[in-house]
Amino acid sequence: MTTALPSASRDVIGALRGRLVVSCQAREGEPLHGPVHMRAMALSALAGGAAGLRLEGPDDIAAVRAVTDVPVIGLWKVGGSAVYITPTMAAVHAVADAGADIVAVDATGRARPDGSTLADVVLAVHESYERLVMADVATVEQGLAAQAAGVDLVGSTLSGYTGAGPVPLGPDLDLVAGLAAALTVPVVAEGRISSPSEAAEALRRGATTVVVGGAITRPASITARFAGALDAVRASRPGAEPEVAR
Ligand SMILES: CC(=O)N[C@H](C=O)[C@@H](O)[C@H](O)[C@H](O)COP(=O)(O)O
Repeated sequence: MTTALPSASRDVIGALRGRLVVSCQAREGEPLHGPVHMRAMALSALAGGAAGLRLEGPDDIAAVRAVTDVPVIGLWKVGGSAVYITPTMAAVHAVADAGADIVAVDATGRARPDGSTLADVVLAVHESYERLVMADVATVEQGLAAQAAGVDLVGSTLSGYTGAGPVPLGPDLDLVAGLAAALTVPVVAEGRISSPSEAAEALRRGATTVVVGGAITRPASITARFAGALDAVRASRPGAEPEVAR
């Protein structure tokens, strides 16, 4: 069942321009997993001034769609492939049917498990739903290819997650600036933005909107940062006990 207002009737990108989107996601096995918790998290983010939400999975999207009309970027992490962000046409339809205004998909150019292309995604989302497509990329070249395929927004979401090396600590603001310089479609800064000053810098470097996830909505990781800071002080004290695994 489609519960969203059709995007065609309102200016979704205009509503996000220069403003914050909060990504509310909790994996299976995490204490906050599930639509009841994610709806509460989303409402908390809106109470704090978020202009939009990024939500994972049809259940969470539908639960939040039922309580707010703010723009929702939806995705579905499904399947066992390296391409896991809304990787099939079935997932695209499920996300749109659940009420997302913007359907986010992997747009790294890697093969989608069902053989569909980014152009197929764009056609389905535009023609069948009159909604928008966000391309999650890792490079400027991927952003240019996604723009050529007809997407409506391009995000830096997958920078640092497609290579063999470790995931960098900070956000890829150089990619944000590179995308903003190269593309005509709006650029979304997303991925490892962990402070208000980094979010503001992303905007200064050309992002149209900024998505922040874990730094706001993952209490376990936030707690670990604080606990780790105290651990470091304790470990530096003379006569400190060796750290035990927790
Ligand atoms: C790479 C990938 O799968 N990113 C996902 C995309 O939806 C989410 O796991 C991230 O939380 C989201 O992009 C926001 O980023 P951060 O939580 O770093 O602010």
